[in-house]
Amino acid sequence: MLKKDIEEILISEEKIQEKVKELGTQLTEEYQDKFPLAIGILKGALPFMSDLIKHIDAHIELDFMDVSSYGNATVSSGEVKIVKDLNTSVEGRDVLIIEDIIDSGKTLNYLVELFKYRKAKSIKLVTLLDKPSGRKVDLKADYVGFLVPDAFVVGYGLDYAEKYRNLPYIGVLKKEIYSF
Ligand SMILES: O=P(O)(O)OC[C@H]1O[C@H](OP(=O)(O)OP(=O)(O)O)[C@H](O)[C@@H]1O
Ligand code: HPA
Ligand SMILES: [Mg+2]
Repeated sequence: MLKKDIEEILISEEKIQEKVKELGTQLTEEYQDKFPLAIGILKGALPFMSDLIKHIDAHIELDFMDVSSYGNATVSSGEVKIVKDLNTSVEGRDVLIIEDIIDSGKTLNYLVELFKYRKAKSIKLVTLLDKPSGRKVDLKADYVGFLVPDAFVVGYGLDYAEKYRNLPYIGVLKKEIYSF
């Protein structure tokens, strides 16, 4: 049972699914007459992306980038490592970056600068979660699902040391799991 490691469920499976539909409707409008490249940032964005795209009623192309800066820690190393780059060129494309969480903002800041350098036509950010208290660089998403408090959250793609990504809800991990 994974639930025994969870202090508190912050966002239930139902609330997540409701919000994902809402975001999908907004993105349907945004991209009605365009053909954006929707880029999922692995691994965390996988469940959110998979659910979200089913609610975008417009043509979209998918690609993935695997970047990592947390490793097994609960604070960002500050160094964004590209584990896998895109297969598609972003030059001249409308880009939609799909993320699970913005915390320090360093990951997205790095990616936005990279896609600007690679000459994307437009760049929009959608994130399921935003943790404003963690912010180290000035960065705002265009579409945000939920604000989360200053706690290390897991589930629905978010991990601690590669675990808990498969929980269907967002929860706060018990302190004893990561402080020893
Ligand atoms: O705003 P930041 O402080 O940069 O944090 C957010 C990023 O950190 C997590 O990724 P992580 O590096 O843990 O890789 P993962 O998605 O494979 O877990 C998360 O999925 C975001 O990409
Ligand atoms: N939980 C899991 N992964 C994360 C978090 C978090 O709160 N912030 C940045 N990456
Ligand atoms: Mg992680």
